[in-house]
Amino acid sequence: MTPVRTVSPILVVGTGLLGTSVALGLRSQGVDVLLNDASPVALGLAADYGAGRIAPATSATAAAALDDAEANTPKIVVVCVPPDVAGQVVMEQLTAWPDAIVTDVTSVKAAPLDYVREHGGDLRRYLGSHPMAGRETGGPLAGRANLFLGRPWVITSHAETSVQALQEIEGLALDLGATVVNMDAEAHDSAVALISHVPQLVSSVMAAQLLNDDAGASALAGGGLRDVTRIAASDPTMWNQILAANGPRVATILRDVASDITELATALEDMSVPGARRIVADHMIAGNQGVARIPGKHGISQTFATFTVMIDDAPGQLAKLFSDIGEVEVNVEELQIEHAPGANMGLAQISVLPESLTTIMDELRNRDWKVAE
Ligand SMILES: NC(=O)c1ccc[n+]([C@@H]2O[C@H](COP(=O)([O-])OP(=O)(O)OC[C@H]3O[C@@H](n4cnc5c(N)ncnc54)[C@H](O)[C@@H]3O)[C@@H](O)[C@H]2O)c1
Ligand SMILES: O=C(O)C(=O)C[C@]1(C(=O)O)C=C[C@@H](O)C=C1
Repeated sequence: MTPVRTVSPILVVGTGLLGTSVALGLRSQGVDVLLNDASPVALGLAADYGAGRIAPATSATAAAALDDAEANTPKIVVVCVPPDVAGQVVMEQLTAWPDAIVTDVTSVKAAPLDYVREHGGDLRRYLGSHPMAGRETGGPLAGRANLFLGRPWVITSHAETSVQALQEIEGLALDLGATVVNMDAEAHDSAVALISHVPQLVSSVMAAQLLNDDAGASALAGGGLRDVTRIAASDPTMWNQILAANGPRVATILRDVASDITELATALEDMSVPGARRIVADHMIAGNQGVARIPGKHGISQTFATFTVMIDDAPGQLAKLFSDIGEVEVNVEELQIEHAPGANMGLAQISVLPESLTTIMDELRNRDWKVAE
């Protein structure tokens, strides 16, 4: 087992989706986790589901009065509360635990940092961060120990960041299986406007169009609509707080989206107008190029070749497929499995390095697998 970097105990404040996920992930590594939440129900549920133990003390002074003071004095505090109270809760925790490193996982990073700076918090001990992983549902029951596995975890260093704070928060992110990305708070907020905040609104606006569906078209929904609208189920109150802290950046990109959509609608109104087809095609080509920028396992410089294997819906088929792939000594980079409704078979979409594509497809065909590019 890999040695654990995070030193026990740590304290999670806010035991909703993010806090419970952090706590469960660290518990699974054997870290002692203390829990705290303004809601006794969220706190009790997180503890009941194995996320840690309810903190017996909420300050170093109170912990010092306990028999086992050291076991109840956190080395790191992870603040996982809604954005509108994040700065304030970070300040409270910095004051309550004068020897602890404090981080928060809020989806925006400039606002909490500004708050702590304005209120005279100890910036050597506060270092904001943001795991780029989440779900459309909140609360402790949505928490998952493996939520952060393989996902970027942004750490927003600033001028006063101490080496110790940086190392400890990097260690925590790595213990949760995330990959660490360092950037400053402003650069982070610009990045998430593009890759998280605008996509959320575009998804919401598209899903809202379904309210005009009087003919029951929604019942026919396939993968396309589902992919575009999954995050439309997100919590409007939480998102209102996120967007409020990043409004102007989000607005700029949203206007670009609106302008592209208006151009498309104009072209589509009469496709016989010379140039109209090209406008539609150019937007789609730009989309192809944009989607190719979303990193796979090895980042944007590495693209994979993908092929599909048909597998019988029977026990052991997937194991046999992987054993055959293993014998050919080709590494599987990504895998997706789709079950074909109404048919007794599944489709395994397998990504490999482009130079291995022909070999693996030929070898699998030789072993009687039905393979398509
Ligand atoms: N949901 C996501 O996908 C996601 C992903 C990455 C980061 N984040 C960030 O993580 C944070 C938490 O989000 P979540 O989805 O876990 O929310 P959540 O609603 O599931 O949980 C928030 C918890 O904070 C508690 N809380 C509220 N005010 C508090 C206070 N003053 N003191 C102590 N506890 C308090 C609530 O009772 C609740 O249990 C947010 O800042 C969000 O921006 C969310
Ligand atoms: O629901 C998901 O899948 C998410 O990962 C949500 C998502 C994102 O946009 O990537 C949403 C907001 C958070 O700040 C981080 C993650």
